Amino acid sequence: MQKLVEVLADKQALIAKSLALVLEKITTSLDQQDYFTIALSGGSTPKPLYEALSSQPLDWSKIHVFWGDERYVSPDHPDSNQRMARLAWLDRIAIPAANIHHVPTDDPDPYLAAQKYDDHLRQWFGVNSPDFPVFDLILLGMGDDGHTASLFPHTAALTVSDRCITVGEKDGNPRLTFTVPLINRARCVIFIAAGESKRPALHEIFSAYGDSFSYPSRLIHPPAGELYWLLDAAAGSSFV
Ligand SMILES: O=C1O[C@H](COP(=O)(O)O)[C@@H](O)[C@H](O)[C@H]1O
Repeated sequence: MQKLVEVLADKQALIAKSLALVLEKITTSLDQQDYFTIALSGGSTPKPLYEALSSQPLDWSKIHVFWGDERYVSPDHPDSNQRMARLAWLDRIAIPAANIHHVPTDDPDPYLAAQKYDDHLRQWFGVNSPDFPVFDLILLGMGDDGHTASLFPHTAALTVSDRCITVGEKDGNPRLTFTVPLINRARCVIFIAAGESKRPALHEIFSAYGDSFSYPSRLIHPPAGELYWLLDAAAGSSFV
């Protein structure tokens, strides 16, 4: 694993760096293969990145978009991660509908929905269990509590090792999330985190002896892939 931590002066510089890195990964991959697979993070941090991506002159027909986690709400709910990405980016570009792989949230049973998305990933990538699909790029955020995707501290989702998708839980509400082994299979994982409120969790995540069950972002270390931590100074000035 190649791990790289970079601290940018402010949020604007963080987004500019994230955009440059995502574009580099897309263009380098598309020189060698016919399509590029990217899994998106939700929350507030990546929104300006998605807005910036919407004006890039890319061949969107070659890019397939997935989500690393989703709140268990309808696609038009203000909390929906796919809604945010759609409004900021995907609705503004000429991307074929078939290239957008929404997380299903319409089944009353989130476990059935998790199985549906799991089946979709396995079918689309042509990968059977016990192997896992390999994403070209997974974008991740990190919550103030150290969670990433919807892998929250001290939840059963952290230990799921035989599935691509499982049900996470936040304040008693279900969410669908990529599992740790699926994320760790990626060719490249980029964490993007900003703001002073992330500092205490980052301290635990970067410490040599932290507790991964309390700070789930520690579990992400793709053995054969690249791992980037892009931080703004407010979040990360003391870590490099
Ligand atoms: O709930 C979530 O939170 C994290 C972090 O979000 P942020 O608002 O602090 O940027 C995000 O990465 C995850 O995808 C999302 O569902």
